[in-house]
Amino acid sequence: MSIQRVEVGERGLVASKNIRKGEKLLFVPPALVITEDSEWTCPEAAAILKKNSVPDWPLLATYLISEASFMKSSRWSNYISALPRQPYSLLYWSQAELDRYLEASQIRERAVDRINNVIGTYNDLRLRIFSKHPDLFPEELFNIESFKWSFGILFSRLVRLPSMDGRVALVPWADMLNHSCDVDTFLDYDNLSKGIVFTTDRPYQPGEQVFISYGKKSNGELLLSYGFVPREGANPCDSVELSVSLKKSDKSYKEKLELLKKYGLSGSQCFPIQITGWPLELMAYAYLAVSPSSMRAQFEEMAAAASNKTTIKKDSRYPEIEEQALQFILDSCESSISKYNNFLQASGSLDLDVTSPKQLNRRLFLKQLAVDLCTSERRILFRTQYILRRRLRDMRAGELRALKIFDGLRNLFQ
Ligand SMILES: C[S@@+](CC[C@H](N)C(=O)[O-])C[C@H]1O[C@@H](n2cnc3c(N)ncnc32)[C@H](O)[C@@H]1O
Repeated sequence: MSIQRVEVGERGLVASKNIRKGEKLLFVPPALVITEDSEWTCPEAAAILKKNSVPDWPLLATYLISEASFMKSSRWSNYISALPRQPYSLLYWSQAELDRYLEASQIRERAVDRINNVIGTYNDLRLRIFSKHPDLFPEELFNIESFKWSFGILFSRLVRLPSMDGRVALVPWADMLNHSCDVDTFLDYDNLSKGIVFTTDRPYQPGEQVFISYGKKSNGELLLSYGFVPREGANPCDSVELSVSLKKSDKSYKEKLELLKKYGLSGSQCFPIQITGWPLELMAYAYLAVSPSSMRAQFEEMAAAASNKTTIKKDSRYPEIEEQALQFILDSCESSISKYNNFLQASGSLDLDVTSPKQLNRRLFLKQLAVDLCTSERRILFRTQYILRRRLRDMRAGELRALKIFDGLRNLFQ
């Protein structure tokens, strides 16, 4: 394989000759992999971080900045100079951009949490370590901007190696592989050849781009960490987070809320919906949300089944409130769809208020990503809405038929 400009993912690895299915490709020896045990050009900095038990992610983020500052004297200088200056992840979106473009999607909250985590991690390192050793960690180099860069690199390039006890690593050269939703193979340490490899799950012809899988991630998660959104309908693992809430006007609101809290949930909760359906946990939450106080005795089992932290049976059905529960999910789904509709309708005229071409380009790029994400998330909601409406219609038609039969029988016996 060789690194080339490619259509999907800018740079990528392209087959130079025929590659068979099941071939082991790549081979990067552990000495050429960056992990928390890699040698530092500045060993004093390493010793201080280790003494303070800094965990793997912040340690690697600091390592990248430190090695980048040594330029040619770092053994990773070629690797670091080939890294993107600005990784595309949502870490680089400002709060205003997240609010403007991702208002409809729950991924906005995940991005805000992630940005706050990175800022929190940096502040913690600065307070505890950097400020006490300014000679080793000067602020001109170790600041929030450089941390956003290094965390952006980690989010978009770090791999977890299952055969090395899940250890995280940056694997130069292998990290030029782009993601495809149609591929199942991933990078791992191979005990036989003692290197990082991946085994192809399909043949490739010379000139074809070779792909791996970054994991079973939704389009939102791919945008969050890697800064791209797959083509509409291309991702079989795609999902959208549907937000549902208990009604404050519910007479049993407090009681239900307490039970949800007991099982690690809250009065407003998100559940992942896929094109193939919704999870049992969402149905359990819906049962709890619509159940009348006369069903108090079942509240706890509903709350427990809504949580993924218990092994309680999750597929219990409560026929007397099934219709209301499905209607509850449908209402939440429709309210979410209307947010996407508002954004997608308004997106055409969103960016007419800037004059600088650079700013306009950035906005158009972010907007396109947001439009692609929102279109794919709304598509899943449309499908869910269709299934729910059909089920409710069938249920109501069944009830009507039963009622007619009942009336018929009554007339007969009168
Ligand atoms: C591990 S790197 C792969 C190498 C990268 N293309 C480069 O030029 O450095 C991950 C980044 O590649 C890009 N990428 C990977 N798969 C992609 C895809 N299917 N579509 C668009 N961009 C992709 C994204 O920018 C992502 O953050």
